Amino acid sequence: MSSVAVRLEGVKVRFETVVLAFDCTVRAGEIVGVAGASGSGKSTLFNVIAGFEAPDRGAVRIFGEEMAGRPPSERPVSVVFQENNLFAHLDVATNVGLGISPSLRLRSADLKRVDEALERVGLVGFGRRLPPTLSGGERQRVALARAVVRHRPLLLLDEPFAALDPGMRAEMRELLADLHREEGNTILMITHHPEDLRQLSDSVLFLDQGHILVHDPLDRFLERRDTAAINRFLGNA
Ligand SMILES: Nc1ncnc2c1ncn2[C@@H]1O[C@H](COP(=O)(O)OP(=O)(O)OP(=O)(O)O)[C@@H](O)[C@H]1O
Repeated sequence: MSSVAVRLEGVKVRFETVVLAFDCTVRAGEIVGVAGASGSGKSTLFNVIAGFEAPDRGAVRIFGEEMAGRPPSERPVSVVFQENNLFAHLDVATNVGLGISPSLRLRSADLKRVDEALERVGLVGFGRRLPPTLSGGERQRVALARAVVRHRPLLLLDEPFAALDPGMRAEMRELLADLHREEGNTILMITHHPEDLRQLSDSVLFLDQGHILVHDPLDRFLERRDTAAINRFLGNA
């Protein structure tokens, strides 16, 4: 497999009032924190990689393959959104099963994979529960299980811990680190919390006003004092 997970070259996305421009290279196997002020372009970056947004220009390559014209379901990508998008009327096991087959045609081997995924996120015995009966942290674990069960090599996490209290955030970070160790996948994770970066990420993509301002190894990023937007994010005086 290519040692580069994601390469964006000359990518431009034009909305009515703004143009966003992305160039970056993400190495396979890294956890990359994606940060930047509200409206800086983080979700659009994810939408371009996952295939929900077609760029007006430029090339999106994932593991060396050009993605133009490929729908989201045919990309080697799983996405976990901030609102975990679980179906409230379907039980936990069924929600996870949707990660394998959107039409829920699940064979017995698939049901075993669902059970294994629930076990890996610490939700043994939760299969028959409905999402509204779960805590916020448990619901995010279900969303993570639904992504994990797909075994796609690129995982995009859009503020996966946003609704969680600090204790839960720490627990979820540990879970994510364990899953990453087991899967050896590449993870891009949007976060507004410097602590998430410190604890998890190998490098940081920092966006500002629709473009990638820096892509630094974690240590270099944390030492930066040269940019107002990054100082604000890191809480530097
Ligand atoms: N469908 C759209 N139509 C028009 N403008 C859009 C659309 N999607 C995003 N934008 C604009 O593109 C810019 C980047 O938005 P984006 O949602 O990617 O930012 P973000 O960094 O994810 O923000 P947040 O942290 O608030 O989620 C914003 O100015 C936004 O208004």
